[in-house]
Amino acid sequence: MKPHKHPEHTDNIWLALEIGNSRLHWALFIDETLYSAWDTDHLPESVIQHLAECQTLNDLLENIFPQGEFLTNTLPLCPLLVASVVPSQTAIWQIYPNTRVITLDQVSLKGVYPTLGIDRALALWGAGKTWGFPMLVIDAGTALTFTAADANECLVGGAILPGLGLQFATLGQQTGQLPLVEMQNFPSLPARFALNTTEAIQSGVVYTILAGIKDFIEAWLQLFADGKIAIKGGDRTLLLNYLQALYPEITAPLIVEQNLIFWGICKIIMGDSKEGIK
Ligand SMILES: Nc1ncnc2c1ncn2[C@@H]1O[C@H](COP(=O)(O)OP(=O)(O)OP(=O)(O)O)[C@@H](O)[C@H]1O
Ligand SMILES: CC(C)(CO)[C@@H](O)C(=O)NCCC(=O)O
Ligand SMILES: [K+]
Repeated sequence: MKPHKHPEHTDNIWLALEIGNSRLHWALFIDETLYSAWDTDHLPESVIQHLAECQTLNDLLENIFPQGEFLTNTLPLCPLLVASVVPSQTAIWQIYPNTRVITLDQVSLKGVYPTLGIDRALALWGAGKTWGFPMLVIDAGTALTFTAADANECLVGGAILPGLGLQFATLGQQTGQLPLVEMQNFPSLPARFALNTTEAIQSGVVYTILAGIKDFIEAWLQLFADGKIAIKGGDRTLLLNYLQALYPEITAPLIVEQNLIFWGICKIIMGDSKEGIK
């Protein structure tokens, strides 16, 4: 999705950028309404350097998305709210004059540790503030993470492991004779006991990730019988389809929402001051 429609009320327009390890995730908001969300590759530094010279939002979007469709009415430069887990990228984006970087101290989640990823904190905050706490967020991104908070909005903790794509890539890259298994949309679950190398890799990665997700969900519900669970990330649909086939009972209550981080940012900047972003 790209920002192609024409917002009428442009006073409180703002852009959110989540800098992930694999790609960039964008959202265009008007006040608290998410107008459009889309993903792009990471941008070359030369493109980002141009952003300092942009005079309008239209200029900005044309620089960022050379192939995109654009807003037709001319809009002023708006704030860019950045949440990043890639420090080298965070620095580059500050060249845009209206950048505000969201840091962990701005998330009211209690009990956090200093190196907790801002994406994990924001996704948990966005999910909990939208659907309620206790909340467990599963992020099926570059890394697969579990991040949870109790009814007092206090971090319970979580876990980090290589995501689906990273597991395939590591096996392909760090071994002498394993092929790189591409992340395709496997139409159905792989054979459990495989009789060729590619299927053996697919089986190993997929079934252990699914078993791991199931185990974390069960442990979470043991801890908080009323705990809620939300799932996001680039591999969410694939994993959900497999989970649905393998463990339908644990899949049913899952809240599927890709934009949790944007909701987290929105709650923070709208919640802090009644005046919103300005
Ligand atoms: N179009 C796509 N481009 C890149 N990765 C994709 C795409 N569609 C699905 N994926 C999958 O998404 C995963 C990465 O997820 P995501 O894009 O959420 O990660 P990310 O950019 O690191 O963001 P985050 O840091 O929030 O996890 C990869 O394992 C990949 O298989
Ligand atoms: C785990 C990732 C890579 C997930 O994007 C990110 O949240 C991160 O870099 N976290 C820092 C370590 C931590 O959250 O404990
Ligand atoms: K690193």
